[in-house]
Amino acid sequence: MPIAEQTADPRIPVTVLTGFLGAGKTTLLNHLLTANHGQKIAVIVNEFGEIGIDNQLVVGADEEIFEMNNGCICCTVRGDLIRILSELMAAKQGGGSRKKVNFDRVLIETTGLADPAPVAQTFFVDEHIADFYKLDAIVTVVDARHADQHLDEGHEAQEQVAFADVLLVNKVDLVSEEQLAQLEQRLQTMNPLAKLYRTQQSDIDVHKILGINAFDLEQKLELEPGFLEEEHHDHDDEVASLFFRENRPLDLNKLERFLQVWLSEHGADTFRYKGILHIQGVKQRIIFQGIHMLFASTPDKEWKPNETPRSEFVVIGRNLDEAWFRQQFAACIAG
Ligand SMILES: Nc1nc2c(ncn2[C@@H]2O[C@H](COP(=O)(O)OP(=O)(O)OP(=O)(O)O)[C@@H](O)[C@H]2O)c(=O)[nH]1
Repeated sequence: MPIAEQTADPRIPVTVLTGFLGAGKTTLLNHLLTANHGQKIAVIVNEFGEIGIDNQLVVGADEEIFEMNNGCICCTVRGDLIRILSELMAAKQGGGSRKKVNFDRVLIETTGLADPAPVAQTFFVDEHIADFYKLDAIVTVVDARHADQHLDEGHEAQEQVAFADVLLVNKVDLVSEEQLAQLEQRLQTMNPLAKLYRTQQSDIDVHKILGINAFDLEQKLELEPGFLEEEHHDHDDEVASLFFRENRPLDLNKLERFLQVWLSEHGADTFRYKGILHIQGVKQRIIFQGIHMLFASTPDKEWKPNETPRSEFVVIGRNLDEAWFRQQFAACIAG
């Protein structure tokens, strides 16, 4: 079945695959490339210490594969990523000395140690890139067997969970139902925005991964049902989420001041935030989201007469000072 893009946006969608070392990213990539979706996919792979085919186009079956091997994608390589994306763009447009290459979407497989933030930010910061590509989703593969250990030990694993739009809990064959349920709860507490699926051999319907528009500002905020109602275990994870809900309208000026302080003082610790705002005097819902200091808000459709206007948003971050956030947010209520 073809992948239906959910918007009329003509830009090329990009999916970022991340996940713990050995979690099943390459298995997922192969699955996505061989699934019957009728699309041509350009692949950018970032491997540590492997001999790459730098700056050369390798024509596979239906895919174009670029390899980046001069370091970790998140530190030194953002420039490289921009370069490769620009080259792909030129190739699609038939520019430069390169032969014309056609593709419908891009998949980026990051190393197991990569922080996905700089990768995601590339699509917002670089205008040239943002005009041609749009980030579709960040997909994080989690090794069900080793997840607890990875999460206890490493910042990277926690950040990969924090940034995910989709979490694939893979290798379900290696753990019990009870272990799975516990892990899922831990993941959901860290990131209630992500859609969570269980997989074996990263086997999943491609439509749950590609063309899901998770970064679309118009997309409605979807939280896992029951997230607010459930009791969550405290794992003492540094990465956690805060959920805000308020029926009273917010004062735009106060909110802007709050955001200024938030982003300058806590931007580094807030990985993802996303939600809908009800602003005093504004008929439309305001959708907003951000990554660290990068933040965007857009007016959406008007509140319907049968809807209760309200603000609802989630902040996912490290060592969040809940009392501070709640106090600052409360001060934004109009009146
Ligand atoms: N038992 C089991 N093994 C799996 C499953 N999915 C993948 N594997 C195996 O796990 C190993 C690692 O899978 P990869 O897809 O290479 O993982 P990766 O995330 O790309 O690994 P790195 O690139 O090293 O980070 C391979 O031997 C896979 O066959 C699963 O659901 N169950």
